[in-house]
Amino acid sequence: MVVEIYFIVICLLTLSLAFLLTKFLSKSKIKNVPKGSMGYPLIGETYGFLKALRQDKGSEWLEERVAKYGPVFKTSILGSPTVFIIGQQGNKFVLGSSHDVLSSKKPPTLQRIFGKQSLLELTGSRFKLVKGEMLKFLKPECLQNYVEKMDELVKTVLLRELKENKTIEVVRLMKKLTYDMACNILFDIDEQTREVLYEDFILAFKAIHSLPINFPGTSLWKGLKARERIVDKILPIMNKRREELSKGVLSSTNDMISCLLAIRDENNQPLDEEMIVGTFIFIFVAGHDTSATLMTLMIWKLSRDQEVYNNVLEEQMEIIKQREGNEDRLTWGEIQNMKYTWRVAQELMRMIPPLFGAFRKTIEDTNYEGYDIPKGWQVYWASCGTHMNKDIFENPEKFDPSRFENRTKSIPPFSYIPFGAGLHYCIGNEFARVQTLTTIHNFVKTYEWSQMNLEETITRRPMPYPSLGLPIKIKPRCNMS
Ligand code: HEM
Repeated sequence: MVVEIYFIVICLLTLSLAFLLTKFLSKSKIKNVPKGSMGYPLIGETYGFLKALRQDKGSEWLEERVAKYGPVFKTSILGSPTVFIIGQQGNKFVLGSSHDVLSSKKPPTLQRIFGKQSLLELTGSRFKLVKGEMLKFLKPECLQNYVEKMDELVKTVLLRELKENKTIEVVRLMKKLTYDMACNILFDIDEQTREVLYEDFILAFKAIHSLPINFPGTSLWKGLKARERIVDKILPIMNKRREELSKGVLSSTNDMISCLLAIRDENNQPLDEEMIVGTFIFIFVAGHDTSATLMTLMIWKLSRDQEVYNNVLEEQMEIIKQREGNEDRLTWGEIQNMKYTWRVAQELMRMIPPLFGAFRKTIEDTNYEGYDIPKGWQVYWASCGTHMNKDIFENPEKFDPSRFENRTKSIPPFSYIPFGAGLHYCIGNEFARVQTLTTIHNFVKTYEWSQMNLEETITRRPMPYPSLGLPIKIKPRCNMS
């Protein structure tokens, strides 16, 4: 008898639950979630996606799914349901949406390394205030003043390499160069502190792309320890600059730390110390691997494409020839004249964008083109969806820098997006251009070189680098004194 009563109660409970669920779903606005496969439990399609990126076949991975499900499809990546939105209109929606619709979503390791507060965590007017002030520091009018310093730095490093080595690993060299440029030009950090912090920054960079496991000995654990040491070193520098700013000995345009320290909100309050430290580390990370990737890819391309190499060499030598007097000093005007060299960089970023794409997260249930995307889901934009689209870039597989030369048919908005677009558009794009052109100018001027492994392919982990670090043999250019 008791068993029968239990059975009836369970049946009634199950029925009422089913009734409530049906009622809830029929009321829910989530009716038309995009098609797609969620892959295996927990891991979803993460492994396949990362494997494709490693083999530099990310765009094929996407194309396969677009062909099957259309340009808006669902999957599961890094443990979260994700909608990929591909194409120009999709880019416009993802990159152009406000923080009320889509928020920035970065891997948890990134947040641990930046700290609880950074530009990454800001929204609304505060985000605009901080980003706007940092942008002032990176606008072309300001960058003009750094060309000489940057040129000196690159020259010194390249000549030292030439003195000490017959072979160099380009990836290592470019990573160190972009680090030195950030320390020297963006943050005005002295050489001694810069060298002490280098190993710690390497550990912090590594932790960002590691598994989110904080256990003694793991990459994240080492990265967090390195972060503590970076903060210990940076706090006294911040205190000194704060004092100098208040005395008027230093101005907010001296460097990015001073710029962040000088910001005042609508109540005339400065930013929290944690926010300044977090943003400082964020800028280092955002501007490090991205620029180093582009500079490496330039050398990789020049090593294996004689025609492109000859054209770049000709442009750079012409710039040197046009210089008045014996001055061996790069100028802002000369940087503006490196038009072909920059088109090569633009074309490389079209075919191999340093950032494959990025995540956002829905704040509310959202609708795009008739598809429902539930609250809390990840949304991913990918540049190859438009960069390799034949309707936007004719013959997209062909390396053709002339696409960026006086285009009669201009590139539609949200189609060429190596630096992103919209709210989170890269603030370092001009800085990256000056860095890249200064480096390539000095590289071709200083060295003759040959690639040691012609078979070396590009692998994305997650940045696209030559798989062996691009070792090259170098010797001084014949006409160097
Ligand atoms: C070739 C070099 C670079 C490439 C390809 C690149 C690419 C990008 C992309 C695609 C985004 C947008 C990410 C998103 O939408 O989620 C971005 C954002 C950003 N970049 Fe760059 N970047 C480069 C260099 C730099 C440099 C040198 C700096 C610093 C000086 C920098 C600082 C930033 C910052 C702070 C953001 C975040 C802006 C925001 O969230 O509003 N980048 N970058």
